[in-house]
Amino acid sequence: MQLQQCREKLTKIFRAELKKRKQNRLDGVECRNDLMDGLMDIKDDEGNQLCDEETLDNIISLIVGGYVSTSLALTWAIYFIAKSPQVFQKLRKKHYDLPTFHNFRSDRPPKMWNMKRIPKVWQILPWVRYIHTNPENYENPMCFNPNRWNEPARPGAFSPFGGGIRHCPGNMLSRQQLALFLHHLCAAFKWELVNPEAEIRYLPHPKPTEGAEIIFSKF
Ligand code: HEM
Repeated sequence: MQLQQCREKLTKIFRAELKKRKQNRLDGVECRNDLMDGLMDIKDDEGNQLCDEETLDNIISLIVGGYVSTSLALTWAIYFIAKSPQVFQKLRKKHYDLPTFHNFRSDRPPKMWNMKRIPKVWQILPWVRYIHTNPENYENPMCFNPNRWNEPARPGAFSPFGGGIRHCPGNMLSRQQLALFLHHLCAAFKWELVNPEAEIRYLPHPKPTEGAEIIFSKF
């Protein structure tokens, strides 16, 4: 119910903006060239364009897909860095070239799981956590060890953004956001967990059960 209300609230905001943009176009006001303008302009091979509902749905799915995922990834990164002083010191000392969109664009897409023929009637649920926590893929998989990424993961053993044609379209954006945020956070702040032993609640997304209350202080 709350979700439905949030959706309606968001749709109302973007519907008003869409109406304004359409009027701006009629009045010859310059486009902003952002996501909404892009969706308003997009055409398929036959020249068909998105209707208003499709434009709004696309914007809302990007907001929904991009909000909890990146914020939770950040929560866990901050949580585990707080518990690993040596990782924190390494992040502060090491000089990194800050990622740019261009750096990430040049990354190769991940190689997906091996192709297998699946009977038509089967329903498939890929269990990505199993792949990521399988000791056959990673030594001591439950240990927070960023050094393991000094070597690329085995093909098919790392799929946080899914794969194939439904591969997460926000993956480059979120990786850039995470890297920039963590870089600036480590450079300027130190932090301490209020409840370092919080249990994990896995569904619908893995979260610390008690939240992750943290005290930040400036260097
Ligand atoms: C750490 C951050 C993120 C993670 C771990 C993540 C993970 C995923 C995964 C596993 C999928 C399903 C892929 C599949 O079905 O194979 C997905 C889909 C999707 N993600 Fe992300 N995502 C993240 C950030 C974002 C961001 C920032 C956006 C948008 C700005 C976004 C938008 C979407 C959308 C729209 C889909 C559906 C794609 C489709 O069905 O074609 N995600 N994401």
